[in-house]
Amino acid sequence: MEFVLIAIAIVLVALVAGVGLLVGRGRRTTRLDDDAASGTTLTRPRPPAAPPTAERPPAGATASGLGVAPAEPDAVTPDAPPEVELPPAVAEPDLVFETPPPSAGRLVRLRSRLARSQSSLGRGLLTVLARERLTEDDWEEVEETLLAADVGVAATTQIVDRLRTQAMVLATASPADLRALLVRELTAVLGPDLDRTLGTDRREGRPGVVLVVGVNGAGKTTTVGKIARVLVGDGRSVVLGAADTFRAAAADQLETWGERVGVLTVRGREGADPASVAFEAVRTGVEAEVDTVVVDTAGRLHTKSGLMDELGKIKRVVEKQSPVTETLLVLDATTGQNGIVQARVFTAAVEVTGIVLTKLDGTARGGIVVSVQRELGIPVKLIGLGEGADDLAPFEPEVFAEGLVGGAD
Ligand SMILES: Nc1nc2c(ncn2[C@@H]2O[C@H](COP(=O)(O)OP(=O)(O)OP(=O)(O)O)[C@@H](O)[C@H]2O)c(=O)[nH]1
Repeated sequence: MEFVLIAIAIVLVALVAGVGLLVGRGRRTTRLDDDAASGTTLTRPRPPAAPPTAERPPAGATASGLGVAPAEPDAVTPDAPPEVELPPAVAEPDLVFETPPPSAGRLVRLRSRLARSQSSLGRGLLTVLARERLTEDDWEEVEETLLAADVGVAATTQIVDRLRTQAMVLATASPADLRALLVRELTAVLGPDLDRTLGTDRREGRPGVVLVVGVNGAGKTTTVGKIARVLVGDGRSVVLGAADTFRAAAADQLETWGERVGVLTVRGREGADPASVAFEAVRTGVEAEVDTVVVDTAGRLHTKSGLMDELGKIKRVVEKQSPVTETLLVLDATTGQNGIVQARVFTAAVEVTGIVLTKLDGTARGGIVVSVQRELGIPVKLIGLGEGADDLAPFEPEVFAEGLVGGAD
């Protein structure tokens, strides 16, 4: 009889412990969801990037988008009874992440997209330079062609002066030689020695943080998505931060980019403090030990001081967690000199370390790369050459010059 009573007591204790554990999980999930209603949410964690021992952000983070409950990193502790079996995870048969191609060599693949610049700049110059004897009118035409392509006055003068000293060579050059010479001169004004390395590596045991700034409409959110693909394609682990909280659609857009390659996105509610979203994104990245956190910021700001305050605050709070290793300014190449004026507002607000020029496929003014770099004194690191997911390429001066001159493909 005693044995029976002891056996019943053991079974009861085991049952209470098991039920308690399951209810605990349920409570945690409920609390997360409640908190998420007023705070920050994490969307679609990539299985390998899910934080193994992460603490939840106090704002209340949750995972959504996969239709499954979020991972509960703190549900299993070393003290938990090992014999209690939790329900098995449900497999997601349709869940297939894309594997983007590595970024190396992308510009070679995409340089034909510079066709509009090529026909007005490259072909224009080759036609004039191929003339037997170059007159003053011809040199003026060379100058006008370069200026019309937004190369800028200083670089135009440099190119024309150098070409003039090679007039004898030009007179006898074959079309192939002429082309090579022009590529060389254009490459020289594109800053071939500038350091264009993207600061995305972990530093001091923490993720690299890339802040992406720029006016709305320049292609900023799209670029953040494309950068995530570049990084994933190059074998990096990534977390995205949707700190452009002015427009809910921007966060949705970013989430979609993240979902496609299995990258986790941290977002806030519309109108939430962008700095707090950036903070949560970086904290998530630190806990998950990812390589890089990429943060999209808002560019729809009315005053320069507002912009300075906001970007300054984002940088300050982010750096409580991890150093900002790269600040990229996204500029729309089709806006020409206006883009440079806008850029100055951002460079005054935050220390920009690299430029991303988007929409170079849509302009005949590919020379804008030269003037942007010269006028801002910041290297162009990435260029956008289309709306496709992998149409963002690391900038390589010589390959770009070849694209402008044409005839290499
Ligand atoms: N042709 C072309 N279109 C691009 C390129 N980059 C971005 N776009 C397009 O530009 C448009 C604006 O891009 P977004 O990323 O929404 O711009 P944004 O700066 O984030 O603006 P908000 O979303 O309002 O913050 C989209 O239709 C993009 O597809 C590019 O390199 N080439």
